[in-house]
Amino acid sequence: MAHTSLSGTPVVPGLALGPVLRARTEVDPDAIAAYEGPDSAEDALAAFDEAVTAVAEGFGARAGKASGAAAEVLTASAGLARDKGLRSTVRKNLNGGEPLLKAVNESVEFFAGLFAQQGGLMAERVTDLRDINKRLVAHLVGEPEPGVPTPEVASVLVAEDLAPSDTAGLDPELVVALVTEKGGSTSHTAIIARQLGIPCLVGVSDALSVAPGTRVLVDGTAGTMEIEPDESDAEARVARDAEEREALARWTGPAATADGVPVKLLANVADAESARKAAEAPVEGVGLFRTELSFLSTKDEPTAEQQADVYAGVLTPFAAASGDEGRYVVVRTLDAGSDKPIAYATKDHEENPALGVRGLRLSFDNPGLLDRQLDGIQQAASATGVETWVMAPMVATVAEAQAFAEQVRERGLKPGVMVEIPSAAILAHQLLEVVDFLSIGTNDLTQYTMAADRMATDLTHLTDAWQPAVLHLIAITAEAGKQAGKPVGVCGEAAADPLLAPALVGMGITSLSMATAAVRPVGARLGQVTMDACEDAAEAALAAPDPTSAREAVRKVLGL
Ligand SMILES: C=C(OP(=O)(O)O)C(=O)O
Repeated sequence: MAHTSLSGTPVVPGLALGPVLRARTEVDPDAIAAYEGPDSAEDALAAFDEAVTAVAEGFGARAGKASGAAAEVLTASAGLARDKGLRSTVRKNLNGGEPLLKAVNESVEFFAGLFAQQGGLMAERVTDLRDINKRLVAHLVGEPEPGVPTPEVASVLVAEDLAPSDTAGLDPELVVALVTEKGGSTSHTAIIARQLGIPCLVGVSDALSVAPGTRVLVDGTAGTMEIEPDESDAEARVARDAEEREALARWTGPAATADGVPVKLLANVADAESARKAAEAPVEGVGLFRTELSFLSTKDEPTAEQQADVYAGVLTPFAAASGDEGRYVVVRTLDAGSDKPIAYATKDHEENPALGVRGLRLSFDNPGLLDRQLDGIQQAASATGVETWVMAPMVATVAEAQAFAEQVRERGLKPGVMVEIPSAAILAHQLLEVVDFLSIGTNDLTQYTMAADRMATDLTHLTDAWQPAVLHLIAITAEAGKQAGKPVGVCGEAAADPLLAPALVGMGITSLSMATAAVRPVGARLGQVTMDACEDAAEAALAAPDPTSAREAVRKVLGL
């Protein structure tokens, strides 16, 4: 073995030790070669239908045993397997004389091509489709479905990439860490690992060169996988880490540095259900309500009144807790387009949708869209009495920010904009002359700064918010906030990183908004470090030439 340690992008912190476990990714090729299939197209379609039922029921059964994101992923896969479009393409291919396995493969590839062309979230579904294909083939040829075998001892699952159905429903007692060669920080693997609370690395090239059964130590903070580490040293490190993680889970807030500088910790929510959960966590409000997620499958634009009902569902849990002074909810207007197509808003057939008419830009030739949404937000705010801030996504110029701010102020609400395009970071001080707050969307800011699709599985070294160029843009924005005396938050995935959080606070960031599950580790970490140490961490991160040395430098400064 050439390496003693491999590295990649850390997505879920924590240490775990165990033997490498490999997912069974392929169906036995001999069984496929020996398969003859039914003679008539009619019988072949019946065999296909039977396989679909078996695969979908398999997903459904596992969804029944899982919860949260895992259950959603499995239910979505069951729906995709039963897709009518897929069936009719298979039928067409069979009627055209193709043998069954070829008809299924070609139909799946046809849809995979369509999804890949759409990019973003749709492209992520290509993995799901191919996973479904393998499972269908396994049923047809009478082989077991591919997937993760149940290990006998706690193991580290290593794979090229994992299908959602592989990761959903994993038992965290038996699979103690996830390592993939591909997959970004927003991949299914990362989302499920976060939910299970198990350390996870993505983008570890050569991970598959480590033989199954080899003992490895995964460090989800440093981003390393040590091969055959010293056992007693590794065990002691894992035990210490487990104690620290337990202490983190007991953190109750509100957040402040060790010397008492307050930092607002807020939640990112998608709907009333996630808002209810967030309101029970130690957060001081919502820093990002992604309104577009409520309308992903809505065909016609909802009226302002219908929208008000949806928004009130998210605001209400924070009204119930209104005794907690200073709680507020930041509603983001529709960030439709690109990876989040909304039937009634998004432009079709754009050459390059990530750089196209998305977010606030949709209102340029359809101003009523924004008007009606702002009316709905205003109605929900006044019905619930919750302090409501409103921000626009994809703002590139000061004029855009100014026009937006006027419309929000007319409705008695507090206006802000997201900083996710480098131009907005560079002009942060001018933006703050026209709006009341800024919120940095590090996911898109990284994508646009590094010119790297945030979903691209081969570019994870670039789609990393620790890239020095991204950190510098965050620092420029935070500094503008300090000078203007106005709040500047971070609401992208970077806010959920307990190592980066102190550096962000040291730059002058005043709030961090994240998935509710990430709040305690971040809050606890901030409580362990002084503001001086945060400032030193910021300086060290900004001076580093690349993400790996930036992480190392911050760890050193913070004594971690
Ligand atoms: C928070 C962000 O927005 P999105 O919903 O696109 O992830 C971001 O880009 O960091």
